[in-house]
Amino acid sequence: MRYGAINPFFSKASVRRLQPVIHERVDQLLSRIKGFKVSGKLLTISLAYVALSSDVIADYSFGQRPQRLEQEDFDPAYAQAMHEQAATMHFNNQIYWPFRLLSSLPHWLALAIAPNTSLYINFVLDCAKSIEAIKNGSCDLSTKTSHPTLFHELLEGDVPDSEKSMNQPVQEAQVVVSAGTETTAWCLSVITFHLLSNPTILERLRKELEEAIPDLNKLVPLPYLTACIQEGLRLSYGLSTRLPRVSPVDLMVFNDGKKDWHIPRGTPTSMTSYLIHHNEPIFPKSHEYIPQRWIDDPRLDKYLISFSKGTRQCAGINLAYAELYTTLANIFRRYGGPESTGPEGRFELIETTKLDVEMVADMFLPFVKKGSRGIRVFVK
Ligand code: HEM
Repeated sequence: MRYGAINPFFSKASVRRLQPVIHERVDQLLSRIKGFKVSGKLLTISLAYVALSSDVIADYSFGQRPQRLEQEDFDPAYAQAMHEQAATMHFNNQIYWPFRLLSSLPHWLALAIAPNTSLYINFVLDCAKSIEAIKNGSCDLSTKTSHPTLFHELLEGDVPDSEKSMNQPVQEAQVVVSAGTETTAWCLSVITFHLLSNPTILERLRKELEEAIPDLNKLVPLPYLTACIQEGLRLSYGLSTRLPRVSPVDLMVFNDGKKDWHIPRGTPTSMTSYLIHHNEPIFPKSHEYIPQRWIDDPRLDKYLISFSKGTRQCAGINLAYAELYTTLANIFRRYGGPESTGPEGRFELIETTKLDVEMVADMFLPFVKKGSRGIRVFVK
């Protein structure tokens, strides 16, 4: 992943410029939620969040409008593809060639060999098509979007020709689109579940939002909204896998409070967010959703590693925060929970329990119990 090339696109200034893309999608989500209220049908809000984040990233990346938010069922196959991809990651991280071979075979043959990865293969092929469309000019961005797109810039912008070869952009598209989808959507789902399960927390947040909105510029410094998001990031982990770092030149010295550990150069070292986020001395009652801890102790910030840290931290962190703030503020400004009704109604969790948000397996992304049907609500 060429961080140098993609970082400017995800800087705070770029994200601010592209904020209308997020607002447009969040408005779409709100209108879908209204539709569920009218129809009285069950809303799997976790799927709606995947549709939201994938529509945002497709627009950012290719200027495309896949409109998953518009689809009646929010395109569950796409969410499934993201899971299939995650489930291959432990293997693919070590040996990638079998998957590359699979995705180069005719679709029917790949399906016959590895039926469990069919949706993932479709996803990779779609990324290749989107890149090809930009390359051969059949994706005329000027008619589709009013803003620059990431892959238009990478392919047509000021990047050396050697960096524009077909394979790299396809892989990058795959990484950016999947990195930008499930992580954000999962964090929104975890926060929604906990807010609807903790009426006192929800009401405090709603009060803060009521006083702040309609001035959306006030969103970012809102302390309780920020605390709710930090606590949601902590319990959704980002990537649950170990993220290795290697110091190529210098010996690393780590002090655990008792002694110095000397880690020779070239040694991969890794840690998972799960272990840090459930370190009880740092986060007491670590399995509970307690936003207040972030207000009581701002030094906790340094232990929040959902986006990882340092020069290789998540490239899309600013976009992720923009989506989290905008979505949660807009939804919970309008809708209440079990003990209150907002101006547009309230959500009621249906057949959804803590087991639907608790990680039971590290499959690169945090996986919950098998058979979970997501976070489901009635809109009343
Ligand atoms: C709550 C939302 C998100 C979380 C928690 C998250 C977390 C992470 C983490 C932990 C990494 C790995 C960093 C490392 O190797 O140390 C990562 C990488 C990355 N993220 Fe995010 N991310 C989120 C949203 C996004 C969004 C919206 C985008 C938008 C495009 C994005 C794009 C990327 C990219 C491009 C990488 C680099 C992948 C690579 O190096 O192969 N992320 N993210």
